[in-house]
Amino acid sequence: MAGNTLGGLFRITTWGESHGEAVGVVIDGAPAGIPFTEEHVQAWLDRRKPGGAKTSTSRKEPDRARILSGVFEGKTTGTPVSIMVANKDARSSSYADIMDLYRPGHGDITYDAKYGIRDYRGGGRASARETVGRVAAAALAGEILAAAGISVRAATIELGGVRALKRDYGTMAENPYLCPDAEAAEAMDARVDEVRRKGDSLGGVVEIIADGVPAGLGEPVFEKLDAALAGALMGIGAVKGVEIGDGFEAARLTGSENNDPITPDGFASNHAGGILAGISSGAPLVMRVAVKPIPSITREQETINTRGEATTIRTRGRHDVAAVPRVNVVCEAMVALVLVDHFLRQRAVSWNR
Ligand SMILES: Cc1cc2nc3c(=O)[nH]c(=O)nc-3n(C[C@H](O)[C@H](O)[C@H](O)COP(=O)(O)O)c2cc1C
Ligand SMILES: C=C(O[C@@H]1CC(C(=O)O)=C[C@@H](OP(=O)(O)O)[C@H]1O)C(=O)O
Repeated sequence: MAGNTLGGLFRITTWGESHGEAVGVVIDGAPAGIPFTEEHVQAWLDRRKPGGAKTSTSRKEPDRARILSGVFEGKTTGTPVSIMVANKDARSSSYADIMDLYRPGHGDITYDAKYGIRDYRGGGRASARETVGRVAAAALAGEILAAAGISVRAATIELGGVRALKRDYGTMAENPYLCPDAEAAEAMDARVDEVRRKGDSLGGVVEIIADGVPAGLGEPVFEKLDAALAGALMGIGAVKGVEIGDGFEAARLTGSENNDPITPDGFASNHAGGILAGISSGAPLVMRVAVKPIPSITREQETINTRGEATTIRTRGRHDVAAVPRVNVVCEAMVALVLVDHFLRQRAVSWNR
């Protein structure tokens, strides 16, 4: 496998580069008869596209979805669904002055090491522009999950070291950072201003919760649900850490503190984050991802050119100051794609569920 594919039964392959003609996805294995239109895709893409919070890149992409195959009269036909989004505002000339320099923190140097050839215009496949395809596919996954009563949501719980202390999910959409703590969102805004003025960037933490996940999803042993989710989330650019449930904090607890007591009414707590032995327990799935600061910054940094000579770089172009909160819907997408795959697999595994 060339690494552009995710999933077993519900399988996606994304394609395209940030400064190529278009980006998109082919979805294979979606059941026939699911109501699905370009409007469904657009609702997801609009949450990912540049704009919104002041952390966002100023690149202006309308991100209009076109479904090219696999849908007839508003329903999936069971054949591959192909979705395309044209790149409209690449402006490749802004990369001309750094074409033979490696940006610290980005994939320029490793792509060259691997392939020996690199399209220097934009981030190529390593650009978050590629996530258009994943998010478009999640629109279809989301329709299947919604019909099964499963929902996924992501919240910004930390940005630039500012932590959300509250989880008022009702207020989340009222601030551009998608933070469930209005006071923290204001502090995040001030932190973004401060760092942006210095030509620098920020990282953050996103919490993802999946509700309504039935017990029984996940495959022994290498495709444990937690392994699949961690792999999918780690597959997002700039994600450097994934936690399930209490994650690293669990290592500091005793067994009696960490075990979730089982009662006739269900689990009394959820330190496990909804997964036991790689199989969903019926409790909500709780995940957190650590997102590193955006590598392309205007501050001067040490680097080398493609001949290995020492030099310095300032990356101009149009870049996000933080991947948060645009990455939030990408996290939701990755979780939805893993869940729909395991949901469909489970229907083949057990007649009893
Ligand atoms: C939503 C999102 C937006 C991003 N925007 C930018 C950006 O504008 N400029 C940039 O240099 N990196 C950006 N990144 C990060 C790079 O894509 C990422 O750092 C790069 O692919 C290298 O991969 P790694 O950080 O996983 O090692 C973004 C990532 C995400 C998820
Ligand atoms: C255009 C988008 O974000 C881009 C993500 C990105 C990166 O390196 O990840 C770098 C910038 O684009 P380029 O590839 O032109 O350098 C961002 O503008 C998008 O997400 O749609």
